Amino acid sequence: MLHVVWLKRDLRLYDHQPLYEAVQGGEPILPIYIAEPSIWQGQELSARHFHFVKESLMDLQKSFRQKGGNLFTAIGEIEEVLEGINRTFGEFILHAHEENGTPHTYERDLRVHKWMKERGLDFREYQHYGVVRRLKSRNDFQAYWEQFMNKPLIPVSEHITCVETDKTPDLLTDQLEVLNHFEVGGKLIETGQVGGERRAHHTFNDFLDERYQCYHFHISKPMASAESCSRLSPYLAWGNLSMRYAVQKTREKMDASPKGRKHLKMFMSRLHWHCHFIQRLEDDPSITEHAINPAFDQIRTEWDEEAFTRWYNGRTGIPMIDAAMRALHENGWVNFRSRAMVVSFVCNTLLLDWRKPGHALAGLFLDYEPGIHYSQIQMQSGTTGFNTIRIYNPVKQGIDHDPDGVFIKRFVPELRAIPVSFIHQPWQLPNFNELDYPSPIVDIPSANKKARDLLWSVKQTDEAKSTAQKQLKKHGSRKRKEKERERQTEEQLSLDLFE
Ligand SMILES: Cc1cc2nc3c(=O)[nH]c(=O)nc-3n(C[C@H](O)[C@H](O)[C@H](O)COP(=O)(O)OP(=O)(O)OC[C@H]3O[C@@H](n4cnc5c(N)ncnc54)[C@H](O)[C@@H]3O)c2cc1C
Repeated sequence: MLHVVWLKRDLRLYDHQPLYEAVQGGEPILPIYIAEPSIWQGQELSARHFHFVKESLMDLQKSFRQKGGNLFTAIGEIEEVLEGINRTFGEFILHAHEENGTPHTYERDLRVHKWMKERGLDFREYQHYGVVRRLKSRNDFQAYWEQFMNKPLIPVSEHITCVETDKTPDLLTDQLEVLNHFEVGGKLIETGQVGGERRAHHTFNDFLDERYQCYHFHISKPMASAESCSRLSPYLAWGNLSMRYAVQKTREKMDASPKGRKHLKMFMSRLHWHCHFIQRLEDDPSITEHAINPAFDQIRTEWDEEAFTRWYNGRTGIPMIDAAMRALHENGWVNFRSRAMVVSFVCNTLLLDWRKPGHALAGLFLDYEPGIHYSQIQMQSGTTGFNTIRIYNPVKQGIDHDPDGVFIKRFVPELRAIPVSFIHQPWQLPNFNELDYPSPIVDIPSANKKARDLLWSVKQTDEAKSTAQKQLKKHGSRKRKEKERERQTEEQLSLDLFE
C-alpha cells in the first residue's frame, strides 16, 4: 500500500516520525508539500514565510535525491491532491505531524480526517513538539514534555524509495519551481535568515560551539543579541530542526561544558517555554482572536488608523520603536525585549487593540509561530490579567540597552549624524525641525501613566480577578517554587514572561 507523507511545518528529514513510519512500510513512498491557497492567503502568513518555505523545500529536495528519493509539490487544496492520489493509487495511508497551529489549520486538519474516514482511509498523525493534543490537565504537561524530549531521536533511512515521477497524478510535480507561481501577499525580507535543514544545523552548531557564551549577557541588547542568541526561531517554526534535537543537543553540551552552564540553562528554559506557550494555543485556539481575559477589552475601544500606520512603518518619532519596526521589515527578526517593547508601545502607550498589531507582526516575524506569538501579544498588552503589567518606556530601554545608539543609527538613517546625547530623544535637539524625522507621536510619560491607570483599574475588578484565576489554572506554568526562585536570580525578567 502507498504511504503518503504530508509535510507542513516540519520541513526536514532528521527526527521526522511520519517519514520514518512511511519508509517502514517497505513500499515506495510519496512525500508531498502542498501550497494551499486557503492557508496562505489569510491575514498573517506572508511572502517572506513562503520564501523561507521554498528555500527549505529546495534543500529537502536535495537531501531526498541524495538518498534516492524525491519530493513532490502542488498548488491547490489538500483535498484535491488527496483525491488525485486516491484516483491514481487507490488505497493509501497518510502520515503527518500534528500541527499545533491556528483554528484555521486545525479545522483544515479536521476536514482531512473526515475526508479520509469517509473513504475508509487511514490518516496517522504524530506528535510534533512537546505539546499534547487533548491534554486533560496542565498539571501533567511537564511530565509529558520530558517524556517526549527523552525519546531517542529518529534516524533517517539510508535509502528512501519514492514513487516514480511519471506515475504520480498530474497535479503533483517534482519541479519545485512551480511554487514561484504561488502568490502570497506581504514583503520579502531584504537581508536575514535562509531556510533549510542544512542552514538550521549550521546555525545551531555555531551557537553551541561558540556564540552561546554571551547568551545571558547580551539577550536584551538589540544589536549584540542578533549574534549571541541562537537564531533558531525560524528553523524551529518551520520545522527545519526538531525541538527534541535542540533539547537533547543542548543537554549534551551542558554536561560537557560546566563553565557555560548558566547561559545554556537560560537557553534551555526558552526551549521549554516554546512548548509551554504552544500548549496554551492547543488548549484554547480562540486566543488568536479573543482576549484571554475579556474584561480588558473594555479599555481599547477607539481605533486610530494613522497611529497604527505610523507605528507599523517605524515613523512614530520614538527612535527605539522606529528602529525595531524597521529592523523587522528589513530582516524579520528582533530580540525578545524589542518585540515586547513594540507591542507594549502600540497596545499600551498608544492604547490600540492588540488584534490588528498582532496580525501585522505575525506577517513580519520570519519565525511566526502562532502559539508563542498570540500568548506573547496578549501578555505584553496586558490582556491575560495574570501577568505583571509591563509598560515600557522606549527612551529608557534605549539608554539601558543601546546606550550609543548603534541599533538606532543602523535602522534609522535620518538620525545617523546627530550627537549620541540626543539619540534617544532627538526632539530635544535645538535644530530638530531641520531633520527629516517626525515629532514624537505621544508624550511617553503621560501616555504610559494613562495606560497604567486604566489597566490597573480593570485588573482590580472582581470580574478580571476571577477570570485571571481561572485562566491561570488552565494555562499557567506548574514549575516548582524553588525552580522559579532559581530562575529569578538568573534573570529577573523570566518570571513575568513565563507565568
Ligand atoms: C510579542 C512577541 C511575539 C513573539 N512571537 C514569536 C513567534 O512568533 N515565534 C517565535 O519563535 N518566538 C516569538 N517570540 C519569542 C522570542 O522573542 C523569540 O523566540 C526569540 O526572540 C527568537 O530568537 P532566538 O531563536 O535567537 O531565541 P533564543 O533566545 O535563542 O531562544 C531559543 C528558542 O526558544 C524559543 N523561545 C525563545 N524565547 C521564547 C519566549 N519568550 N517564549 C516562547 N518561546 C521562546 C524560540 O523557539 C527560540 O528560537 C515572541 C516574543 C514576543 C514578545
